[in-house]
Amino acid sequence: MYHLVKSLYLHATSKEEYSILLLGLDNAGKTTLLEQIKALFSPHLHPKLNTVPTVGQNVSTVDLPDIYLKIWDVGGQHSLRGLWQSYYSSCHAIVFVIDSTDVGDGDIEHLSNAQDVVEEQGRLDECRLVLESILQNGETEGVPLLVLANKQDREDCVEVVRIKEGLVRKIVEGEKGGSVRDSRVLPLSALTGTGVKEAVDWLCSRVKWNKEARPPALR
Ligand SMILES: Nc1nc2c(ncn2[C@@H]2O[C@H](COP(=O)(O)OP(=O)(O)OP(=O)(O)O)[C@@H](O)[C@H]2O)c(=O)[nH]1
Ligand SMILES: [Mg+2]
Repeated sequence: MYHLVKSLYLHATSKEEYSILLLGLDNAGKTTLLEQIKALFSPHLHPKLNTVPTVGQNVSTVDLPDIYLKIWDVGGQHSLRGLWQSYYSSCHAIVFVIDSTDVGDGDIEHLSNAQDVVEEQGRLDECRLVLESILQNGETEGVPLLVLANKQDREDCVEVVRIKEGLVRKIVEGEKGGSVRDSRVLPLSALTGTGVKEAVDWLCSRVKWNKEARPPALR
């Protein structure tokens, strides 16, 4: 009886908390995005946009009307990527942030071994390898994936549709069991804030849809 009353009380007074993991190469814009998400839901807060490379992690909990989002922003430098997998089993969604000005034409089919072509392709191949390794890890199986084509405010950016068709679709479709993962590619300018709300809306709906597979914490 005590346990029943306690669980009813907890349900009446608690909110579900979902963990969101921000990943991507260094300089992609993860910390800038976290600052904008925090500012979007705390209007008195000014986003700190003069970021420095993250060594370790930043974490913030955003209080939405119906749920909490606990957002983990981890450093993207090569030497820090080994730490990412320790977050996989407890996250409810993964956001992969891409610098759309540093992926050449955005199509992995155009990757070649010729050095001049490699240089023109920016960090496209690095992006592909890193995203593939995230999706191939068994602990991320079935976890919703949001890919954000960031820095869309810059004139030299690759359009979101090219990143979607040339990079993300090819990786997600090539994934073992990829069809069971919910995924989406959206445009973003973390610097100006354009696209932040749409990204958060998508995440909220997908973590709730996937809650039987990955139940939230109650707080
Ligand atoms: N023009 C433009 N610049 C951006 C945007 N988002 C981030 N930046 C810039 O890109 C640089 C890196 O941004 P961060 O948010 O620190 O990148 P990060 O992904 O957290 O990098 P690590 O912590 O090293 O993994 C900064 O100079 C940002 O101002 C954007 O949407 N547009
Ligand atoms: Mg950072």
